[in-house]
Amino acid sequence: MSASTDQTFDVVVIGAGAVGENTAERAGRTGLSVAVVEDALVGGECSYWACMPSKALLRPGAALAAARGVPGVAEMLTGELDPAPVLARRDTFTSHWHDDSQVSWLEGAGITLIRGRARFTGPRTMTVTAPADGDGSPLTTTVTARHAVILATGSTPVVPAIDGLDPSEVWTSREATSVTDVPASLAIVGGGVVAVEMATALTDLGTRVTVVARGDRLLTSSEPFAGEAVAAALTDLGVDIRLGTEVTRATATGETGTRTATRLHLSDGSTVVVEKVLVATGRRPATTDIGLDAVGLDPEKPLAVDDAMEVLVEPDGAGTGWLFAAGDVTGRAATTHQGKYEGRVAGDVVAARFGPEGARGPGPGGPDAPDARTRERSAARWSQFRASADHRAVPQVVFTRPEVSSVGLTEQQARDAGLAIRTIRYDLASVAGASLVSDDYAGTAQLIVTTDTRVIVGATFVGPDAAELLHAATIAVVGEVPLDRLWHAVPAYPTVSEVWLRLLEEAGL
Ligand SMILES: Cc1cc2nc3c(=O)[nH]c(=O)nc-3n(C[C@H](O)[C@H](O)[C@H](O)COP(=O)(O)OP(=O)(O)OC[C@H]3O[C@@H](n4cnc5c(N)ncnc54)[C@H](O)[C@@H]3O)c2cc1C
Ligand SMILES: NC(=O)c1ccc[n+]([C@@H]2O[C@H](COP(=O)([O-])OP(=O)(O)OC[C@H]3O[C@@H](n4cnc5c(N)ncnc54)[C@H](O)[C@@H]3O)[C@@H](O)[C@H]2O)c1
Repeated sequence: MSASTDQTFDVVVIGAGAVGENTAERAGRTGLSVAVVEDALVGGECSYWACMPSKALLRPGAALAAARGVPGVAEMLTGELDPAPVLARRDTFTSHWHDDSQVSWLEGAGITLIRGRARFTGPRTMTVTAPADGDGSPLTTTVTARHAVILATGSTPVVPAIDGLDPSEVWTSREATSVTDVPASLAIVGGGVVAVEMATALTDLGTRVTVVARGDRLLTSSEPFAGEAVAAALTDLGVDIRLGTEVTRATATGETGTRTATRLHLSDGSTVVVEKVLVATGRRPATTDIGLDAVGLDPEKPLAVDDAMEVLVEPDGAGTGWLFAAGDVTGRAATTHQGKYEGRVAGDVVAARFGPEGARGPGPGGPDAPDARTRERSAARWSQFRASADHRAVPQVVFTRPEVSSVGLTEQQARDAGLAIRTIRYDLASVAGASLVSDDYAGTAQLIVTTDTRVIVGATFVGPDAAELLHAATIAVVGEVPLDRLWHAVPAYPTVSEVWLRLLEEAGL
């Protein structure tokens, strides 16, 4: 469904990424009319240039490594990964960069899709500019929200200026995840999540990869042992990792065979010649170029939101009363799952606050429970109307080999927060279930436990399929489950999850 004339809806969501889609669906649950404005593909970054294609590129290498660790199977594996079917499978996960199925989903959910770029002209009102059909001028319409606007505009890559490097020539994660012509060599600038995942994926495809990271380790937001394990594994794969190093300038080297090449000059005096340069130096919330100044907000400053995901107006921090935000644009946590969680909260709050009196709305509660508006008005921390997990219970998985999964605080973050903690670690390879998975299984599990309340405030797992160990830890952190009670959650034998028993024994139980 698309709109071509000026229109008014109860709620307008700007951005139809994973977060905007979820938000819009929840906002409509008390009967409000909802439109979502999208400038590009419905489904956003995650579906086409981030989570899905990157994980599709990483999965074959992980499957191959897993099989290589099992005698009887390993002997059957005589070749290398074939890039063509890997890329073809990736293309199916991105629906060949077509959004028809996601548009159908929006239609099925009763949400109006307006194609074009939104820009505020005042509170609750925006222009939406769509590219012209044929050779006409762009089509601009006015879209107004009766009650609320929810920003879900995502984030954009930060590309630092490097002398001699044309920003239009470098790869960002978009070009890396949608690669068709696999480069012979690639330099990745940055040592964060995109850098390590793409270093793994491109190495699997046959590219010679150099990582140039200015930090003294990779994955600086994670526990040090995680970044060290990933660096060691990448080095074993043949990746050249330069830590504590920056690119000072770049020069073109002309042709190498049929392909152009760039020479990067590094701060340690060395140089590296590569076919492509991937800049993976972080992302910034997409707040510029949407007319925030027209509604009294500074587009250059991070949005301030409360736990109801309502945008606050600095300096006094009062709520706008009509503007909400969720996902990458908030700068709170840049992952799809956490953004969708924020979107569910924002959508539920909007549905409750602006829906008709007496509407039940989404959420638990029997037929006698108060209506959504009453429940939202008295909402406390950990209610469905407050994004409480954003503060100390955010999970993330880095899909490298080994995988890194974590939730909550790192040891350093817990100490900085003034918590009295102890750190408990266990070697995953010593768990019977892990040794069955693979002969060369290696990994580490770590819990951060408070010494007074004896609850888990942080957990990190490093190892094959560490992603699947994470949710148990997330439940323990969110539920603030004391160790003495966790003792009764008995892991099945022989699974990798038996590490939970070992960790609790290490904790003194
Ligand atoms: C390479 C890579 C891999 C990743 N892998 C994972 C992963 O495995 N797991 C995970 O959880 N997270 C992952 N992430 C993070 C994840 O992609 C983001 O957190 C997620 O996409 C954010 O969703 P969003 O809806 O907030 O923003 P987006 O997906 O960016 O969607 C925002 C949408 O808003 C639209 N828009 C913006 N401005 C306007 C406007 N003015 N008018 C109209 N439309 C507009 C954009 O076109 C876009 O479609 C990865 C990120 C990268 C870069
Ligand atoms: N599996 C996942 O959940 C997943 C995967 C990929 C990306 N993401 C999300 O996408 C976002 C972007 O990822 P990212 O890796 O680009 O960011 P990041 O913040 O994880 O890492 C950025 C890296 O770039 C370095 N850096 C920053 N500025 C630099 C500069 N001027 N010169 C050299 N190095 C510089 C930093 O030191 C850091 O190592 C992250 O927030 C991440 O959570 C998530």
